[in-house]
Amino acid sequence: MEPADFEARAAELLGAGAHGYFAGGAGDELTLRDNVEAWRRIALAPRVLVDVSERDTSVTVLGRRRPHPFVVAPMAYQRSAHEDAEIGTARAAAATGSTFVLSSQTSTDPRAVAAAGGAADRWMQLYVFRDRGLTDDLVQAAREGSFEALVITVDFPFGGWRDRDRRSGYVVDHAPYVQLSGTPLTPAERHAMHDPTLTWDDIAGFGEASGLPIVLKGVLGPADAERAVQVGAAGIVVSNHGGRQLDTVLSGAAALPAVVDAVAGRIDVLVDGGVRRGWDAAKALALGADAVMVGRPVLWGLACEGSDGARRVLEQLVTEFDSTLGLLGCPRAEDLDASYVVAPA
Ligand SMILES: Cc1cc2nc3c(=O)[nH]c(=O)nc-3n(C[C@H](O)[C@H](O)[C@H](O)COP(=O)(O)O)c2cc1C
Ligand SMILES: CCCCC(=O)C(=O)O
Repeated sequence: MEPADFEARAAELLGAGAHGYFAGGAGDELTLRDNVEAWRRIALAPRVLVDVSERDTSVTVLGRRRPHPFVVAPMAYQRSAHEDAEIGTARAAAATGSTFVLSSQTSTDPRAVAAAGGAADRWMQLYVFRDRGLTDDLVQAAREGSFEALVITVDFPFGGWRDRDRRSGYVVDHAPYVQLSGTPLTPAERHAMHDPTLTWDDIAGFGEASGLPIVLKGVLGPADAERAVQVGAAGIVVSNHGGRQLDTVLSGAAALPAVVDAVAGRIDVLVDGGVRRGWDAAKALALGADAVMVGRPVLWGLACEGSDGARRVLEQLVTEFDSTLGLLGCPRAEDLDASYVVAPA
């Protein structure tokens, strides 16, 4: 099976509830679809007669050189996709030099993920729960497990209006690491764990408590990007949460240029949502992103072939990205700029 076939095959392999949870978005799923389409609408503008015999796909994010710009997005409940779960995905990331982000809603103890991942790059995604004991434990696990950064997700005061989950009532079919009651959680219970009182005033405290750089995930506008700089974040992820929170919000691709302008190089900018091909990542970097997160494609690989499938998805993205640099006449990823893309009129 080719990685391109994983999405359709995962739909057959997974139960309807789990598949709807993984694949679905908020409302009419307009933003979910637009996330993919927005990258496709941006045209690449190549240069010719450039020596592209050697290419350099590496980028610098949070002060560290990384072999390519792909970061595995935090995704909850990976055991519902495959028994390899988060350890499988973390190993796939390590094998491909991708930074791995562990969801707060992990199915696997973060300390076990850290032990399995060895020296590979990993970040901890933090949800601030009403239960601060759970939240503090995740921060502690991040410190103990050599996680390099805390990715605080800021677009989830509570869960979005997700028709697929409302219809299926999907109850996660394993015990996630954080849970309130020891019993499986319905969508409404899961969504209500989050602390909707979280504000900008709370962010710096997490940096102090953890001693880790903070990345704010879920920023879509320049004013919030400026505030992220002011509260001391080391980076932001321009993201609409894979179209899962508020339907009809703008795509990461559309939001990126204004955010990059506002940030003006002071902190790192990542983007996610709908990145499906290596050339999508090249477009993101051309528009000023330092790296991209990839979500569902990795899950489909995991669902079909466990850790190997997730690794094959990442390998293909990296290969496509490398080939894009060559065919675009821009052999160094860090030289990508707006002259290599034409945005839709
Ligand atoms: C099944 C699923 C679970 C997710 N869980 C989390 C999560 O726990 N924390 C988080 O910050 N984002 C979560 N996200 C959002 C992703 O990190 C990411 O923003 C999004 O999936 C990127 O879009 P893509 O799937 O189109 O690549 C989840 C996304 C999916 C599809
Ligand atoms: C309450 C589950 C949080 C996981 C998540 O972020 C998502 O499903 O989008």
